[in-house]
Amino acid sequence: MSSVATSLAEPEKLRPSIRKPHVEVPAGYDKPCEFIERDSRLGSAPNSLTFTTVPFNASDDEPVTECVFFAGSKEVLMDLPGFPGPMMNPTTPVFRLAEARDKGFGLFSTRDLKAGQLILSERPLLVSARGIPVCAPPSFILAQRRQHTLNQLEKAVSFSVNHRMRVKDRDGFMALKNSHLHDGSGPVVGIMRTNGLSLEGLRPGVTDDLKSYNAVCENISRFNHSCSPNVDVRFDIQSFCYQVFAVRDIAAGAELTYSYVPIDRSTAQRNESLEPYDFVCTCTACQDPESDARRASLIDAGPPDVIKWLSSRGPESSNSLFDECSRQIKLMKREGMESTFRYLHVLAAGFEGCIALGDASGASGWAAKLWDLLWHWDHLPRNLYLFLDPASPAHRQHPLWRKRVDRDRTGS
Ligand SMILES: C[S@@+](CC[C@H](N)C(=O)[O-])C[C@H]1O[C@@H](n2cnc3c(N)ncnc32)[C@H](O)[C@@H]1O
Repeated sequence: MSSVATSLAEPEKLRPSIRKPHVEVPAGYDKPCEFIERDSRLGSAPNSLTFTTVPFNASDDEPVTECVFFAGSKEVLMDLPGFPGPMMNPTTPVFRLAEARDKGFGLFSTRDLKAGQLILSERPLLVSARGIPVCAPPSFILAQRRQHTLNQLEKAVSFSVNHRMRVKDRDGFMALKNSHLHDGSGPVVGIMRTNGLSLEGLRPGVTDDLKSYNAVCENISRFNHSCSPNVDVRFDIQSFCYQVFAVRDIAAGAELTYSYVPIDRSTAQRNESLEPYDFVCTCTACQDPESDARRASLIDAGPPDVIKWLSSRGPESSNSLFDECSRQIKLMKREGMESTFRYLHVLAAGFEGCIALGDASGASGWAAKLWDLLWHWDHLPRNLYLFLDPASPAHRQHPLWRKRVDRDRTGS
């Protein structure tokens, strides 16, 4: 499919809220977008939104993504050697779509799943800028600027959905939930804002989350939220797919959930962040009056400090690191927080502690736990797999090897 470009100025910020009513925008500023057909082999048009289909030369039976890109993003993909790489998927599906009572639809496991197991990979239906640059006269009040931006965004994204997307994909997209029915969002932007996953890394040098992209998927966008999620989602740029993994063992038939908001905050804070999705969370953590105190105690304690522990003295303090790791792991498992970086930090502390004690088999045990949760992450320590075998020389070559034992022995 060809690429299309339309010209731009600076983007308006669109903080999500469903409580902002539609505002009338004076006529005359609603400039029709002009879409210029471009050869799909060409990169972005300067100062323009680029409408393109990824992969750039997909066959008819290959999943594709319609993209509304800022200049530069298409080049990020064009510059990836071997792009797109193959999609990974379980040989038979391990989830199904079904009604999830008052939540609408949701996804459910069809078999027992192990922590770290791949549940699905999916190329998004749409990847779009979440706010686009518009020109508005100084006479516009803030609400009018916001509405004008939403109107222009609707035009751009619906061009992608209604005129470029494959019919089957468009049907899947338009069947998704829309919780932005009364905030000035058009129907396509409403669906995008309800179902969009944040997609970073396609705009070199841009760190502002609001200037990243929104990605909408046919299946992954059906995951309901939980503050104790049992899956995690990551984007694999090489295959241009989201990948979903179990973060703990999951029983057949259980609902698969991920978290729409950071889960190490209080119940009230989490529910405030969930406001754009138009529901109040009633998950186990939100209903447990003790949950906030448990989560707060983890935040207050911070992850176990291996460096501090290394400089402490005496055999009696040897166990203090592992006691703290066990305490925090117990709390996090109780709270269902295995998807957090905090949980990975604790596993890493246990691993390093064993290395510092010269305990290769203990270190391998922690490495295996980390491996389950990390093997799909880009920032996985490249050599972690070497530590899975207690007999591997990697343990002895680790810079912390026996550091704590030697300190206790020599007193230095
Ligand atoms: C991304 S969609 C998830 C799939 C959606 N349930 C469906 O039927 O397509 C987000 C919407 O699902 C519903 N939802 C998600 N998690 C929920 C939860 N924990 N409790 C109630 N509703 C939830 C809300 O209506 C929310 O706006």
